[in-house]
Amino acid sequence: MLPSDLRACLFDMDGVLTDTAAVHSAAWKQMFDEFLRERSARAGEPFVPFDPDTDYPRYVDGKKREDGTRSFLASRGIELPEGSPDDPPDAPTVRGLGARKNDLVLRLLDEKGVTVFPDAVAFLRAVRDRGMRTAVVSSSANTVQVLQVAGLTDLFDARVDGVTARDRDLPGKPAPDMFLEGARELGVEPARAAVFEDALAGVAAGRAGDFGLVVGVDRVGGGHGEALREHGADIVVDDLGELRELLEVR
Ligand SMILES: O=P(O)(O)OC[C@H]1O[C@@H](O)[C@H](O)[C@@H](O)[C@@H]1O
Repeated sequence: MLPSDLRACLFDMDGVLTDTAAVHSAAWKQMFDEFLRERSARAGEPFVPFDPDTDYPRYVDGKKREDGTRSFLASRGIELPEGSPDDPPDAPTVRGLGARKNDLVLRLLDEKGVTVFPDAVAFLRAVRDRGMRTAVVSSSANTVQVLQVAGLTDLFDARVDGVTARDRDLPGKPAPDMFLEGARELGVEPARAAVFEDALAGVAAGRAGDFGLVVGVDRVGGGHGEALREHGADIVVDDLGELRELLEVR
């Protein structure tokens, strides 16, 4: 499969199109640290904080909110009841912790706004000018709002996000289902679509879906590019502009 056979591009959002991965990471840290601190005080055990450099990419990044919550808790040997989707932020459940984290994300987005990566917008416009179809495939249930604030909504022919996944009962990344749904909505075979991802769970999803090209986007450095390759990226770039020639996009 040559890149010139590609007909569509499927983009993750947080950390690929918008500088919101850092917002999520900060919110996860604050929520988990509060939870862990209380728990260790009660048990009389040492408090080991959430590490944004290792815990975030390994257990949380790119996954649906409840999957990330469960996955990090499991790494600490903690199992909480699932709870229900409308659990309040103080409920000691997976859904309650997720609600607590989401309140923090919304507050941070409100305070800081959303920064768009200029290389991503230029690349999106270039592939669309070339006639390629585009979709955003994000685990975030806040995708619609973030795209709107960022002014990116009109650059996509399809959207599969945390809300879609919930409504259609799609397993989250690293399962390939959300990307496969995006390709299906665009009417393009996975082999003729490229996936753009900054998360380990995301490149693994692209690989599991047998997409024509899986592009790892490394905006953080420090060995993340190597990890993206190990989890399934065909190539890794730190700026989407590097790809314009490869994809014959002028
Ligand atoms: O909590 P939300 O907005 O539904 O987002 C879920 C996840 O969405 C992903 O895009 C992010 O990489 C994760 O960090 C985030 O936790």
